[in-house]
Amino acid sequence: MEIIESITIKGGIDKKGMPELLQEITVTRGEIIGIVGPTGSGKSQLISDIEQIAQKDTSTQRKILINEKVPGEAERNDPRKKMVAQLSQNMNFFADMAVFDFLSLHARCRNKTGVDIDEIIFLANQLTGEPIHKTDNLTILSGGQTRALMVADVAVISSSPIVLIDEIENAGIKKHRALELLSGQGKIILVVTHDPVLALSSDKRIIMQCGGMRDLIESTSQEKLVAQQLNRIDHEILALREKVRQGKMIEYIETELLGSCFNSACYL
Ligand SMILES: Nc1ncnc2c1ncn2[C@@H]1O[C@H](COP(=O)(O)OP(=O)(O)OP(=O)(O)O)[C@@H](O)[C@H]1O
Repeated sequence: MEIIESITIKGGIDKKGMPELLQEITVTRGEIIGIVGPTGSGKSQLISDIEQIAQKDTSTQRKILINEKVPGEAERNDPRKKMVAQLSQNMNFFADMAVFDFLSLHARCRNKTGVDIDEIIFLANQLTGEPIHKTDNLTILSGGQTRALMVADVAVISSSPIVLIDEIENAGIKKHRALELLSGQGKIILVVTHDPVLALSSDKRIIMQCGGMRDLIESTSQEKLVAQQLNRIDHEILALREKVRQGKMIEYIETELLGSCFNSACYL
């Protein structure tokens, strides 16, 4: 398969039939692009246009180019050439098999020889507070474990160069680390989010309004700093959530951490 260096979204029309204010955006390998905007502003529709590699054949009339060219029929429709992987917090595994067996089977299906399955489970365990064991059955995994395993699976086994993520904020995983893991594999990542940790961690964010792409904002270094601080708070909440789930009592909270975050945020 040709290496995908970039995807280009050519703007179409918004919900009122007016041309989109942002008429073109190109995303390159390793870049993380956030998609933000109020409810109903067209975030999921944009993801859907990319997933379908729309060619002015959806309600938005957008056109998606791959490596600056119109992709052929095979690229759009052949499941073996699947260019786009999608992750959302509602996805679940339905196969009744052990984690190790599933990952081995998926690697074989994707013709990935020499993949270290234990390494994938290790990566997934970096994203979730509850350890995943290779003998665990997929159907007994919690929501957080499921999403963590999907991210590691997409990062290492799936050869799809474009990853679309639709609202994983409540997935119960280390979201920031998940993005790092995916972008580190040279994938193009577009993430729909209402969550400032994810929005400010992205390189740029598309602002949606009334079904159209309104603007493209590049994250500033100050915003990246805020994202790091929010990320630390996020990890703290994840750890607390885990303790509560395990029936433990909470004796203290890292107030110093939270205090320093809020204080330095005041300077901005
Ligand atoms: N440019 C457009 N032209 C026509 N219909 C559109 C356009 N953009 C979005 N829509 C439609 O508007 C509705 C809301 O869009 P969408 O679900 O993408 O919003 P959203 O921002 O993801 O909302 P939420 O945050 O609630 O998930 C959908 O039915 C979608 O198909």
